[in-house]
Amino acid sequence: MITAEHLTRSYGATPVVSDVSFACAPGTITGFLGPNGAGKSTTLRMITGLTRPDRGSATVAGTSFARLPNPARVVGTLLDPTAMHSGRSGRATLAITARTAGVPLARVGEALELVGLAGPAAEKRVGQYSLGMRQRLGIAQALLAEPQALILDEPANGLDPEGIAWMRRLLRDFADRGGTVLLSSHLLHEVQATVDHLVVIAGGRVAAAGAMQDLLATSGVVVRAVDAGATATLERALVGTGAQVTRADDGALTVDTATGIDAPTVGRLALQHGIALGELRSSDATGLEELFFSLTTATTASEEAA
Ligand SMILES: Nc1ncnc2c1ncn2[C@@H]1O[C@H](COP(=O)(O)OP(=O)(O)OP(=O)(O)O)[C@@H](O)[C@H]1O
Repeated sequence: MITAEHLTRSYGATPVVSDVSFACAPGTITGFLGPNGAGKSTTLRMITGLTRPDRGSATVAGTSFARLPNPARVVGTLLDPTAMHSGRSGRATLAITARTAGVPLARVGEALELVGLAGPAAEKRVGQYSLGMRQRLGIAQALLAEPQALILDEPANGLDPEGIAWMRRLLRDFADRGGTVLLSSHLLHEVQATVDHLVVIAGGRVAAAGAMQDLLATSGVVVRAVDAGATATLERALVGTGAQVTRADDGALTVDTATGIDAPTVGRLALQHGIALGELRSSDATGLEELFFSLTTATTASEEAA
Protein backbone atom coordinates (compact mmCIF):
# COMPACT_ATOMS: atom_id res chain seq x y z
CA MET A 1 0.00 0.00 0.00
CA ILE A 2 1.19 3.50 -0.82
CA THR A 3 -0.57 6.48 0.77
CA ALA A 4 -0.22 10.21 0.37
CA GLU A 5 -2.07 12.44 2.82
CA HIS A 6 -2.43 16.17 2.29
CA LEU A 7 1.00 16.45 0.69
CA THR A 8 1.78 20.13 0.18
CA ARG A 9 4.93 21.85 -1.07
CA SER A 10 5.84 25.33 -2.27
CA TYR A 11 9.03 26.63 -3.81
CA GLY A 12 9.41 30.21 -2.61
CA ALA A 13 5.97 31.72 -2.80
CA THR A 14 4.85 29.33 -5.54
CA PRO A 15 2.67 26.39 -4.45
CA VAL A 16 3.72 23.37 -6.50
CA VAL A 17 1.76 20.61 -4.77
CA SER A 18 -1.37 21.44 -2.76
CA ASP A 19 -3.14 19.03 -0.44
CA VAL A 20 -2.59 15.90 -2.53
CA SER A 21 -4.07 12.74 -1.02
CA PHE A 22 -4.55 9.29 -2.54
CA ALA A 23 -3.93 5.62 -1.82
CA CYS A 24 -2.66 2.79 -4.02
CA ALA A 25 -3.77 -0.70 -3.07
CA PRO A 26 -1.76 -3.92 -3.44
CA GLY A 27 -2.53 -5.77 -6.67
CA THR A 28 -3.22 -2.57 -8.61
CA ILE A 29 -1.43 -0.19 -10.94
CA THR A 30 -2.16 3.48 -10.30
CA GLY A 31 -1.39 6.05 -12.95
CA PHE A 32 -0.41 9.50 -11.71
CA LEU A 33 -1.32 11.60 -14.69
CA GLY A 34 -0.86 15.28 -15.34
CA PRO A 35 0.54 17.77 -17.82
CA ASN A 36 4.15 18.95 -17.64
CA GLY A 37 4.82 20.91 -14.48
CA ALA A 38 1.67 19.61 -12.74
CA GLY A 39 3.61 18.51 -9.67
CA LYS A 40 3.98 14.76 -10.33
CA SER A 41 7.72 14.46 -9.72
CA THR A 42 7.55 16.65 -6.63
CA THR A 43 4.81 14.43 -5.19
CA LEU A 44 6.74 11.23 -5.95
CA ARG A 45 9.86 12.77 -4.43
CA MET A 46 7.92 13.59 -1.27
CA ILE A 47 6.64 10.00 -1.05
CA THR A 48 10.18 8.65 -1.44
CA GLY A 49 11.75 11.01 1.09
CA LEU A 50 13.79 13.05 -1.40
CA THR A 51 11.80 16.26 -0.94
CA ARG A 52 10.42 17.34 2.41
CA PRO A 53 6.73 18.26 2.37
CA ASP A 54 5.70 21.59 3.93
CA ARG A 55 2.62 19.75 5.14
CA GLY A 56 1.22 16.24 4.94
CA SER A 57 2.79 12.81 4.97
CA ALA A 58 3.19 9.64 2.96
CA THR A 59 3.71 5.97 3.71
CA VAL A 60 4.81 2.87 1.88
CA ALA A 61 3.76 -0.42 3.47
CA GLY A 62 2.53 1.55 6.47
CA THR A 63 5.80 3.38 7.18
CA SER A 64 7.27 6.67 6.02
CA PHE A 65 10.04 6.09 3.45
CA ALA A 66 12.70 7.64 5.70
CA ARG A 67 11.91 5.11 8.44
CA LEU A 68 12.24 2.03 6.24
CA PRO A 69 15.37 0.18 7.39
CA ASN A 70 16.14 -1.15 3.90
CA PRO A 71 13.86 0.79 1.51
CA ALA A 72 14.95 -1.07 -1.65
CA ARG A 73 13.45 -4.26 -0.26
CA VAL A 74 10.09 -2.58 0.28
CA VAL A 75 9.76 -0.15 -2.62
CA GLY A 76 11.64 -0.02 -5.90
CA THR A 77 11.99 3.48 -7.30
CA LEU A 78 12.80 4.90 -10.71
CA LEU A 79 12.92 8.66 -10.43
CA ASP A 80 15.66 10.00 -12.68
CA PRO A 81 17.34 7.57 -15.08
CA THR A 82 19.75 10.28 -16.27
CA ALA A 83 21.23 10.45 -12.74
CA MET A 84 23.07 7.12 -13.14
CA HIS A 85 26.87 7.11 -13.19
CA SER A 86 27.72 7.16 -16.91
CA GLY A 87 31.17 5.56 -16.51
CA ARG A 88 29.89 2.26 -15.06
CA SER A 89 28.47 -0.65 -16.98
CA GLY A 90 24.86 -1.67 -16.50
CA ARG A 91 26.01 -4.79 -14.66
CA ALA A 92 28.32 -2.80 -12.34
CA THR A 93 25.52 -0.32 -11.62
CA LEU A 94 23.24 -3.13 -10.48
CA ALA A 95 26.04 -4.85 -8.54
CA ILE A 96 26.47 -1.68 -6.43
CA THR A 97 22.73 -1.50 -5.81
CA ALA A 98 22.75 -5.21 -4.85
CA ARG A 99 25.54 -4.68 -2.33
CA THR A 100 23.82 -1.62 -0.81
CA ALA A 101 20.51 -3.46 -0.49
CA GLY A 102 22.10 -6.70 0.75
CA VAL A 103 20.88 -8.68 -2.25
CA PRO A 104 22.87 -11.70 -3.55
CA LEU A 105 24.92 -10.81 -6.66
CA ALA A 106 23.22 -13.65 -8.57
CA ARG A 107 20.12 -11.46 -8.64
CA VAL A 108 21.93 -8.97 -10.93
CA GLY A 109 21.98 -11.44 -13.84
CA GLU A 110 18.31 -12.28 -13.28
CA ALA A 111 17.32 -8.62 -13.26
CA LEU A 112 19.32 -7.88 -16.45
CA GLU A 113 17.59 -10.82 -18.10
CA LEU A 114 14.19 -9.61 -16.94
CA VAL A 115 14.59 -6.18 -18.55
CA GLY A 116 16.20 -7.41 -21.77
CA LEU A 117 19.70 -6.09 -21.03
CA ALA A 118 21.52 -9.42 -20.65
CA GLY A 119 24.44 -10.09 -23.01
CA PRO A 120 26.76 -7.41 -24.42
CA ALA A 121 24.40 -4.57 -23.39
CA ALA A 122 25.07 -5.36 -19.72
CA GLU A 123 28.81 -4.73 -20.17
CA LYS A 124 28.42 -1.38 -21.99
CA ARG A 125 28.92 1.81 -20.08
CA VAL A 126 25.69 3.53 -19.08
CA GLY A 127 26.95 6.66 -20.85
CA GLN A 128 26.52 4.76 -24.12
CA TYR A 129 22.96 3.69 -23.30
CA SER A 130 19.95 5.18 -25.06
CA LEU A 131 17.26 6.70 -22.82
CA GLY A 132 15.17 3.55 -23.35
CA MET A 133 18.08 1.35 -22.17
CA ARG A 134 18.54 3.59 -19.12
CA GLN A 135 14.86 3.20 -18.34
CA ARG A 136 15.20 -0.58 -18.57
CA LEU A 137 18.24 -0.49 -16.29
CA GLY A 138 16.36 1.77 -13.89
CA ILE A 139 13.50 -0.73 -13.80
CA ALA A 140 16.00 -3.56 -13.17
CA GLN A 141 17.41 -1.51 -10.31
CA ALA A 142 13.93 -0.94 -8.89
CA LEU A 143 13.10 -4.65 -9.08
CA LEU A 144 16.46 -5.91 -7.84
CA ALA A 145 15.60 -6.42 -4.17
CA GLU A 146 12.19 -7.89 -5.04
CA PRO A 147 10.16 -5.12 -3.38
CA GLN A 148 6.41 -5.20 -2.81
CA ALA A 149 5.86 -1.75 -4.31
CA LEU A 150 7.17 0.23 -7.27
CA ILE A 151 7.22 4.02 -7.71
CA LEU A 152 8.20 4.99 -11.24
CA ASP A 153 8.43 8.55 -12.60
CA GLU A 154 7.64 8.61 -16.33
CA PRO A 155 8.93 5.05 -16.88
CA ALA A 156 7.79 4.98 -20.51
CA ASN A 157 9.99 7.94 -21.48
CA GLY A 158 12.33 6.89 -24.27
CA LEU A 159 10.78 3.46 -24.73
CA ASP A 160 9.64 2.47 -28.21
CA PRO A 161 6.14 0.94 -28.67
CA GLU A 162 7.54 -2.57 -28.20
CA GLY A 163 9.26 -1.37 -25.00
CA ILE A 164 6.05 0.19 -23.72
CA ALA A 165 4.16 -3.08 -24.36
CA TRP A 166 6.94 -4.99 -22.57
CA MET A 167 6.77 -2.69 -19.55
CA ARG A 168 2.99 -2.98 -19.47
CA ARG A 169 3.25 -6.80 -19.23
CA LEU A 170 5.98 -6.57 -16.60
CA LEU A 171 3.98 -4.21 -14.39
CA ARG A 172 0.77 -6.20 -14.80
CA ASP A 173 2.60 -9.35 -13.79
CA PHE A 174 4.08 -7.52 -10.76
CA ALA A 175 0.63 -6.31 -9.70
CA ASP A 176 -0.98 -9.71 -10.33
CA ARG A 177 1.47 -11.16 -7.83
CA GLY A 178 0.18 -8.70 -5.22
CA GLY A 179 2.54 -5.79 -5.84
CA THR A 180 1.55 -2.12 -5.66
CA VAL A 181 2.53 0.10 -8.59
CA LEU A 182 2.44 3.90 -8.79
CA LEU A 183 3.68 5.39 -12.05
CA SER A 184 3.53 8.88 -13.46
CA SER A 185 2.99 10.03 -17.00
CA HIS A 186 2.08 13.20 -18.84
CA LEU A 187 0.67 11.20 -21.76
CA LEU A 188 -2.77 9.73 -21.40
CA HIS A 189 -2.47 7.12 -24.17
CA GLU A 190 0.64 5.74 -22.47
CA VAL A 191 -1.18 4.85 -19.26
CA GLN A 192 -4.66 4.20 -20.62
CA ALA A 193 -3.99 0.52 -21.33
CA THR A 194 -1.71 -0.02 -18.33
CA VAL A 195 -3.41 1.26 -15.20
CA ASP A 196 -6.44 0.24 -13.12
CA HIS A 197 -6.67 3.46 -11.16
CA LEU A 198 -5.92 7.02 -12.04
CA VAL A 199 -5.03 10.08 -10.03
CA VAL A 200 -5.14 13.12 -12.29
CA ILE A 201 -3.14 16.10 -11.07
CA ALA A 202 -3.30 19.58 -12.54
CA GLY A 203 -1.82 22.76 -11.12
CA GLY A 204 -0.57 20.83 -8.09
CA ARG A 205 -4.03 19.61 -7.08
CA VAL A 206 -5.85 16.34 -7.55
CA ALA A 207 -8.37 17.04 -10.30
CA ALA A 208 -9.87 13.54 -10.41
CA ALA A 209 -9.17 10.16 -8.91
CA GLY A 210 -10.71 6.73 -9.03
CA ALA A 211 -11.02 3.48 -10.89
CA MET A 212 -10.39 3.88 -14.60
CA GLN A 213 -13.87 2.57 -15.46
CA ASP A 214 -15.57 5.01 -13.09
CA LEU A 215 -13.62 7.92 -14.50
CA LEU A 216 -14.58 6.90 -18.03
CA ALA A 217 -18.22 6.81 -16.95
CA THR A 218 -18.08 10.45 -15.90
CA SER A 219 -17.43 11.54 -19.47
CA GLY A 220 -20.45 12.36 -21.56
CA VAL A 221 -21.70 14.49 -24.42
CA VAL A 222 -19.42 16.98 -26.09
CA VAL A 223 -21.17 20.01 -27.59
CA ARG A 224 -19.83 23.12 -29.23
CA ALA A 225 -21.66 26.20 -30.54
CA VAL A 226 -20.73 27.47 -34.01
CA ASP A 227 -20.68 30.98 -32.65
CA ALA A 228 -18.27 31.12 -29.70
CA GLY A 229 -20.33 34.00 -28.27
CA ALA A 230 -23.23 31.59 -27.72
CA THR A 231 -21.19 29.20 -25.58
CA ALA A 232 -22.06 30.92 -22.30
CA THR A 233 -25.80 30.88 -23.15
CA LEU A 234 -25.62 27.20 -24.00
CA GLU A 235 -23.70 26.47 -20.81
CA ARG A 236 -26.29 28.35 -18.72
CA ALA A 237 -29.14 26.51 -20.41
CA LEU A 238 -27.49 23.15 -19.74
CA VAL A 239 -26.69 23.97 -16.13
CA GLY A 240 -30.34 25.09 -15.79
CA THR A 241 -31.45 21.50 -16.47
CA GLY A 242 -29.29 20.26 -13.58
CA ALA A 243 -26.52 18.96 -15.86
CA GLN A 244 -22.89 19.12 -14.82
CA VAL A 245 -20.93 20.96 -17.47
CA THR A 246 -17.20 21.48 -17.97
CA ARG A 247 -15.99 24.12 -20.40
CA ALA A 248 -12.63 23.67 -22.16
CA ASP A 249 -10.52 26.59 -23.37
CA ASP A 250 -11.56 25.94 -26.97
CA GLY A 251 -15.27 26.42 -26.12
CA ALA A 252 -16.22 22.72 -26.13
CA LEU A 253 -18.66 21.85 -23.36
CA THR A 254 -18.62 18.35 -21.86
CA VAL A 255 -21.94 17.42 -20.30
CA ASP A 256 -21.82 14.66 -17.70
CA THR A 257 -24.27 11.98 -18.84
CA ALA A 258 -24.46 10.61 -15.28
CA THR A 259 -27.08 13.30 -14.62
CA GLY A 260 -29.35 11.67 -17.21
CA ILE A 261 -28.94 14.18 -20.04
CA ASP A 262 -28.20 12.72 -23.48
CA ALA A 263 -27.14 14.07 -26.88
CA PRO A 264 -30.70 14.51 -28.32
CA THR A 265 -31.71 16.48 -25.20
CA VAL A 266 -28.69 18.75 -25.61
CA GLY A 267 -29.55 19.24 -29.31
CA ARG A 268 -33.18 20.16 -28.53
CA LEU A 269 -32.08 22.58 -25.82
CA ALA A 270 -29.72 24.32 -28.26
CA LEU A 271 -32.57 24.61 -30.79
CA GLN A 272 -34.87 26.15 -28.17
CA HIS A 273 -32.25 28.83 -27.56
CA GLY A 274 -31.60 29.36 -31.28
CA ILE A 275 -28.01 28.17 -31.00
CA ALA A 276 -26.40 26.54 -34.04
CA LEU A 277 -24.17 23.62 -33.11
CA GLY A 278 -20.84 22.91 -34.78
CA GLU A 279 -20.36 19.70 -32.86
CA LEU A 280 -22.55 17.32 -30.90
CA ARG A 281 -21.30 13.85 -30.06
CA SER A 282 -20.86 11.28 -27.37
CA SER A 283 -17.33 11.36 -25.98
CA ASP A 284 -17.21 7.58 -25.46
CA ALA A 285 -14.56 6.89 -28.10
CA THR A 286 -12.05 9.26 -26.60
CA GLY A 287 -13.69 9.53 -23.20
CA LEU A 288 -10.62 9.64 -21.07
CA GLU A 289 -8.93 12.04 -23.43
CA GLU A 290 -11.86 14.44 -23.06
CA LEU A 291 -11.76 13.95 -19.33
CA PHE A 292 -8.02 14.61 -19.08
CA PHE A 293 -8.28 17.63 -21.30
CA SER A 294 -11.33 19.10 -19.60
CA LEU A 295 -10.05 18.47 -16.09
CA THR A 296 -6.66 19.96 -16.70
CA THR A 297 -7.97 23.01 -18.56
CA ALA A 298 -10.80 23.48 -16.04
CA THR A 299 -8.32 23.48 -13.17
CA THR A 300 -6.04 25.91 -14.92
CA ALA A 301 -8.98 28.20 -15.65
CA SER A 302 -10.23 28.14 -12.06
CA GLU A 303 -6.73 28.92 -10.79
CA GLU A 304 -6.47 31.85 -13.13
CA ALA A 305 -9.82 33.12 -11.87
CA ALA A 306 -8.74 32.75 -8.21
N1 LIG B 1 13.66 22.33 -6.76
C1 LIG B 1 12.77 23.15 -7.32
N2 LIG B 1 12.87 24.48 -7.18
C2 LIG B 1 11.98 25.35 -7.71
N3 LIG B 1 10.91 24.94 -8.44
C3 LIG B 1 10.74 23.62 -8.63
C4 LIG B 1 11.65 22.65 -8.07
N4 LIG B 1 11.22 21.40 -8.41
C5 LIG B 1 10.10 21.59 -9.16
N5 LIG B 1 9.81 22.90 -9.28
C6 LIG B 1 8.66 23.48 -10.02
O1 LIG B 1 7.51 22.84 -9.57
C7 LIG B 1 6.58 22.64 -10.63
C8 LIG B 1 6.19 21.18 -10.68
O2 LIG B 1 7.32 20.43 -11.08
P1 LIG B 1 7.29 18.83 -11.16
O3 LIG B 1 8.63 18.42 -11.70
O4 LIG B 1 6.85 18.28 -9.88
O5 LIG B 1 6.16 18.62 -12.25
P2 LIG B 1 5.85 17.33 -13.14
O6 LIG B 1 4.37 17.18 -13.11
O7 LIG B 1 6.67 16.19 -12.70
O8 LIG B 1 6.28 17.82 -14.56
P3 LIG B 1 7.03 17.06 -15.76
O9 LIG B 1 6.02 16.15 -16.39
O10 LIG B 1 7.41 18.20 -16.65
O11 LIG B 1 8.21 16.35 -15.14
C9 LIG B 1 7.25 23.15 -11.88
O12 LIG B 1 6.77 24.43 -12.14
C10 LIG B 1 8.71 23.17 -11.50
O13 LIG B 1 9.39 24.19 -12.22
